[in-house]
Amino acid sequence: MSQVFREGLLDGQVCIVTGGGSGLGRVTALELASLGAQVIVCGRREEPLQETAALAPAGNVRAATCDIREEDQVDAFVDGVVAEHGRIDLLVNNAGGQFMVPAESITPKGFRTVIRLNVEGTWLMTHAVATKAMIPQRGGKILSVTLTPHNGLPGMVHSCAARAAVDNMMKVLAVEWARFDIKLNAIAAGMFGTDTFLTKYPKPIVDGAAATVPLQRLGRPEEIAWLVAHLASPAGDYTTGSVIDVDGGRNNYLGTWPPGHESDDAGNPLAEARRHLRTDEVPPRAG
Ligand SMILES: CCC/C=C/C(=O)SCCNC(=O)CCNC(=O)[C@H](O)C(C)(C)COP(=O)([O-])OP(=O)([O-])OC[C@H]1O[C@@H](n2cnc3c(N)ncnc32)[C@H](O)[C@@H]1OP(=O)([O-])[O-]
Ligand SMILES: NC(=O)C1=CN([C@@H]2O[C@H](COP(=O)(O)OP(=O)(O)OC[C@H]3O[C@@H](n4cnc5c(N)ncnc54)[C@H](OP(=O)(O)O)[C@@H]3O)[C@@H](O)[C@H]2O)C=CC1
Repeated sequence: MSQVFREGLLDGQVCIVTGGGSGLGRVTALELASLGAQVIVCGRREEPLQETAALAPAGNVRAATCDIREEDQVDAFVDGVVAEHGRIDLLVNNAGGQFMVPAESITPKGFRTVIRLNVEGTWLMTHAVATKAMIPQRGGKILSVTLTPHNGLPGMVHSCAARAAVDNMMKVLAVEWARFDIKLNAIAAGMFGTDTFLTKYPKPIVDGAAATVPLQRLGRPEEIAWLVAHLASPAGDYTTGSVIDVDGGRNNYLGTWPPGHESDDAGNPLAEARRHLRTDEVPPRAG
C-alpha cells in the first residue's frame, strides 16, 4: 500500500521501468504496482528483476531481460509488452550509470560506454515505446532519470554530458510529440542512498555526500518513486518538457548555509550591521 497515494490510482496503466531490478528502479516499480499498475521491469540480469517481481504482493510486476543499448533487444522487449498488454502508458528510463574517474583518465572506449548507455539506450527505449505504442494509441508519458547539479560533477564528465543530453532530449520530444499527447520530463536526481551509490564510489565521497546537500541528507528512493507516481497520475497531465530537480537543494548551492567560516559563535549567518540614519544627519532638501 502506498504511504502517499490512494489505492487504485493507476489501475489499468501499463508501465515499464528500466533498471527495475535494483535501487531507484525497484522502489519505483513497486510503488507503481501498489497503485494498481501492471509493471514490466527490465535490465541485463534476470535474478534481481525476478526479486523485484517477487516483492509485489499483487503479482503485477513482470520481469524481462533487455539490454537497452541493443536495438534488437529493445525492439523485441517493447514488441513483447505491446503483444501482451496492448498498450504502454508510462516508460521510466531509469537504467543508467557511470564510473567516477578524473577526465584525463577516461579513454575513448570509456567515454563511449557511458554515452551509449545513458544517451543511446535512453533514446532507443524512448523511440521504440513511442513508435510502437504511444504514437499509435495517441498518448503516454515518458520520464527519464538524470542528475544534478546541472553545472556538472567533477569526476563524471562523461555522465554529466550524457545526462544534459537526455534533459534536452526530453524537452525537444515534449514539443515534437505534444501532437500525439505524449508528455516527457526528466527527473534530475541528486544523491540517493541506494546500494550502488553506497558501495560503488570511493568511501570518503560517500561519507561526505550528505554534507554537500542543503537539506543535509541523502535522498530516499521513495522520494523519486512518489514523484513518478504523481506524474503518472492525472496530476501530471499538464507537466511536459520539464527537468524536475529532486536533490535537497543541491543544484542551487553546493553546501549548507551558513558555512562554518561565515557564521557567528551561535551558528547564525554573519550580516552587516544596519546603518541607522539619525534625523539630524538627514541632508537638507535640494533647492
Ligand atoms: C555522486 C554520484 C551521483 C550519481 C550516482 C549514481 O548514478 S549511482 C548509480 C550508478 N549505477 C551504475 O553506474 C550502474 C550501471 N553502471 C555500469 O553498468 C558500469 O558502471 C558502466 C557504465 C561502466 C557500464 O558497464 P559495462 O559492463 O558496459 O562496461 P565495462 O565495465 O566493460 O567497461 C567498459 C569500459 O568503460 C571504461 N571503464 C569502466 N569502468 C572504469 C573505471 N572504473 N575507470 C576507468 N574506466 C572504466 C573502460 O574503458 C572499460 O573498457 P575496458 O578498459 O575494460 O576495456
Ligand atoms: N543513486 C543516486 O544517487 C543517483 C542515481 N542516478 C541515476 O538513477 C538511476 C538509478 O540509480 P541507482 O538505483 O542508484 O543505481 P543502480 O545501479 O541500482 O541501478 C541501475 C540499474 O540499471 C540497470 N542497467 C544498467 N545498465 C543497463 C543496460 N545496459 N540495460 C538495461 N539495464 C541496465 C541495472 O541492472 P543490470 O545491471 O542488471 O542491467 C540496474 O538495475 C541510474 O540511471 C543512476 O545513474 C542519478 C543521480 C543520483
